[in-house]
Amino acid sequence: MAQYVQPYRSSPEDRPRPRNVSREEAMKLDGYRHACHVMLYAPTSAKLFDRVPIRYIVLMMMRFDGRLGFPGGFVDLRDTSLEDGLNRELVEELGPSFNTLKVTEQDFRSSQVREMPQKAITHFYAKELKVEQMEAIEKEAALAKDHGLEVMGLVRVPLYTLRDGFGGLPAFLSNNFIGNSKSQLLYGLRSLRLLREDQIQDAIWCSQNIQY
Ligand SMILES: O=c1[nH]cnc2c1ncn2[C@@H]1O[C@H](COP(=O)(O)OP(=O)(O)O)[C@@H](O)[C@H]1O
Repeated sequence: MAQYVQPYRSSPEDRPRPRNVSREEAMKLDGYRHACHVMLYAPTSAKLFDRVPIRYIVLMMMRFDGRLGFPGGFVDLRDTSLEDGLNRELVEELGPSFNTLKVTEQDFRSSQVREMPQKAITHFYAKELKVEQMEAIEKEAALAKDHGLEVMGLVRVPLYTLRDGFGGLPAFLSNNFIGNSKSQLLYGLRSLRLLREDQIQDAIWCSQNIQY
């Protein structure tokens, strides 16, 4: 009689964590796929309810699989560079602005290697825009090739925490994120000093300990 074997399901804590590598090291590794994603951000003086500073518009997207992530995708290094491949993905996901408004090597921030579910290296970029450029991208994205297919819509990340202690960034962080995009978001906010370290730590703590 065939025996039922309980499938092995590792808990998130058991799974090997992605590790940071330099861009040079990442480019020398064999047998890994490369994916590039970008955090677009723009400083703003706008205030929510005329009182809560928005500070920065930071763009993520709702993906086809119901998870949040950054615009971008896999890049085939046999026929393109990291940045050309990324810009090509951005044209499909966000629209033709990225034929001219290109993400460049100067916008590169970090690379991480992961072994599961498949061997891949994720390269993270961040690019500062002006509010008007950001608004133009948001309008254009509804007409982009992938809109309503791979991209369900763009979302702005709330960087504030409301008086209830959960609304805003903590609630946003309790969403489901693809791959290491949540750690990329926190790394971006931290390294670009869009938020202070204590604000980031508070938001992470509240996202894990408070639910409304
Ligand atoms: O925002 C992100 N940050 C980091 N990794 C991501 C992000 N979005 C997707 N990924 C990972 O990158 C790889 C490429 O996925 P994606 O859906 O972006 O590209 P594709 O459209 O070329 O398939 C997948 O392994 C996915 O888990």
